[in-house]
Amino acid sequence: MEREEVNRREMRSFLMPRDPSIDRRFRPRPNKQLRLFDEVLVETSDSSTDCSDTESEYTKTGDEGGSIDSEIETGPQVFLRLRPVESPSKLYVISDCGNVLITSAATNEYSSNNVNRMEKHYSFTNIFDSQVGQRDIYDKCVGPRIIDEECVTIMAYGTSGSGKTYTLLGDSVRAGIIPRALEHIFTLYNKQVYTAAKLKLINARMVILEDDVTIKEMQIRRQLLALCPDMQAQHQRLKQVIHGDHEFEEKPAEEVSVMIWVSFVEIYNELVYDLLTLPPRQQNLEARRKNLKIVCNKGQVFIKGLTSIFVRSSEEALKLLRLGQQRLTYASTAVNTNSSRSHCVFTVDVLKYHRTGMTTQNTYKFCDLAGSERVDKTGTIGSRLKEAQSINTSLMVLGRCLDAASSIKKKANADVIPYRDSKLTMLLQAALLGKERLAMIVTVTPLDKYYEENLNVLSFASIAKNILFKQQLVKQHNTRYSLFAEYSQTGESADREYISQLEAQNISLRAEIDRLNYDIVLKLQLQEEKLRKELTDTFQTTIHTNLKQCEERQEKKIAMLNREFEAKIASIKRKYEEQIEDLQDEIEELKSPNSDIEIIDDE
Ligand SMILES: Nc1ncnc2c1ncn2[C@@H]1O[C@H](COP(=O)(O)OP(=O)(O)OP(=O)(O)O)[C@@H](O)[C@H]1O
Repeated sequence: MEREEVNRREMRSFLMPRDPSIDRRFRPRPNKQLRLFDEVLVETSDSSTDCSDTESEYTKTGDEGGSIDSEIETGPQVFLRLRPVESPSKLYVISDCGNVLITSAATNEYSSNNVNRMEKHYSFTNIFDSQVGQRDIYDKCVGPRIIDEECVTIMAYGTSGSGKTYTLLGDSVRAGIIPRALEHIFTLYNKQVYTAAKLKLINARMVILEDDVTIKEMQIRRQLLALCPDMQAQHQRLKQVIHGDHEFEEKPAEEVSVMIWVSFVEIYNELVYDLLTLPPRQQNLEARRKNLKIVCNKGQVFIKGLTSIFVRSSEEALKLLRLGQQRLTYASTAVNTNSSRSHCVFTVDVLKYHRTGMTTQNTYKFCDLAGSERVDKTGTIGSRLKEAQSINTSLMVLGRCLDAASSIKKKANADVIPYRDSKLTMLLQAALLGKERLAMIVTVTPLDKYYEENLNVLSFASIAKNILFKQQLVKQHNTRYSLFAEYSQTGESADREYISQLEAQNISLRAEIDRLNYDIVLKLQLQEEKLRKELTDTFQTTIHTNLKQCEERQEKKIAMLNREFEAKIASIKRKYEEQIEDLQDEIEELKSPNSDIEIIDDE
């Protein structure tokens, strides 16, 4: 019976159209390894005829954890989420088996070419219809990765306004997958979370930090957290909702210390920006966004100079996420009033120090891709147009990378994955090369008017679904750090003692700084007083001297005026005395007899 079923499946149906986005030459063929095939048939039974004819249809769908084939298991998981809309279109139908989306547009109205009018079948790991809530999305897409402690890159991909940001972040009540993952991680490692930043990834290398660097890291963290919006009440509410939805389990206290770091970057117009930088110290200086470089060194990818912040609770991580979000580039487009105009990647690094001296690392990357969009529909002009073009270009490169990865196993001289062609693909290359798990959540708004755009998105997703990767890799560093080991081996009490030592040291350093500050202020005050006194004395002496000189000059002037006056009086006096004398002489003359007779002798 089973053999018959196999034969039926091997004869490929020509009634079922293939995805046109897949090159005929590299189109996936049914897997000849019947053992795998048999196993899947047991699972999928009759409904298998409904599903897509791509190779991925033979993988185990739905629940994780099956042990079919390690290669197939490490292929990307591609989930489809349909956004709730008032009147869903009839052009999109979910198959009976639940993981195939069937699209068809019989009329010209919604599709510009014949190929798009054909019925198409797109297969997914899972399809979430509009009724499925955030809890189930998390449980299917992310939860298992965190429980299994695997590195994973989770990408939200879809048209503008289809719910990518909603899926990743959620809102104040319906938490998205990032807040849930943070809560899950901190619950899982509750007993192992280490409270001091002793281990850090620097340029993709695990480094043990010196005490002074640890103190500096703790200061940066404090300063940045002080800038974050207060979220205590909101976080408590979210936490309640999340713990109500899931039963996260704690890992037993092992001989391991866990340090968690977060970073947040934005790729805007092909430039990489750090979203968790400290503002400049001088308040009047405007924070300038620095474009960071992505470096690839011996197969390790990292962003040079990216701020990574040590977090001790999910609330702190969430606060930093919100802070970064406030710095993201949003704009209003015709499709979404609050549309992300950039790709952003929020990374959570879980660094573990095992008492044996070995360190391991789990990285969870949450990637919110900017909406793929048709320039004419989103009303894009000017800078919006440039953004849209850059978004579309990077998404196209991502598509090319996925395509190359999907064909790489099938071609003898396999394509080189062109991940260097865009910043986004460079950053996500670990997932694109199969070194880390890749999960893609494709969001679609099931409306007639988005039919063609949705077909593009679905074709893109189907390429991703066809990738097969080598065995998954969890990064492990085998370096033994004797200092840390020695210190760690003494257990929790030693940790606490060390932390209190650091805190005491910190307090005494702060007291010393305060004392020095006080001394300086006091010295300055004394100097100022002395200077003031000196200045006052100098001014007083000068004023006094000036006054004296002035008085002397005045006195001299008065004396001179007096002398002039006296001389003048004396001359006037002399003049009048002379006049008086003359007059007296005249009077004397007049008084003498015959004085007025003048004898004139004619003879
Ligand atoms: N599954 C859903 N349930 C409820 N509301 C949703 C859902 N998906 C999206 N929305 C709502 O739709 C709106 C647009 O969603 P969102 O901002 O997440 O889109 P996007 O895909 O990130 O868009 P863009 O690429 O333009 O940034 C938001 O108001 C969001 O709350």
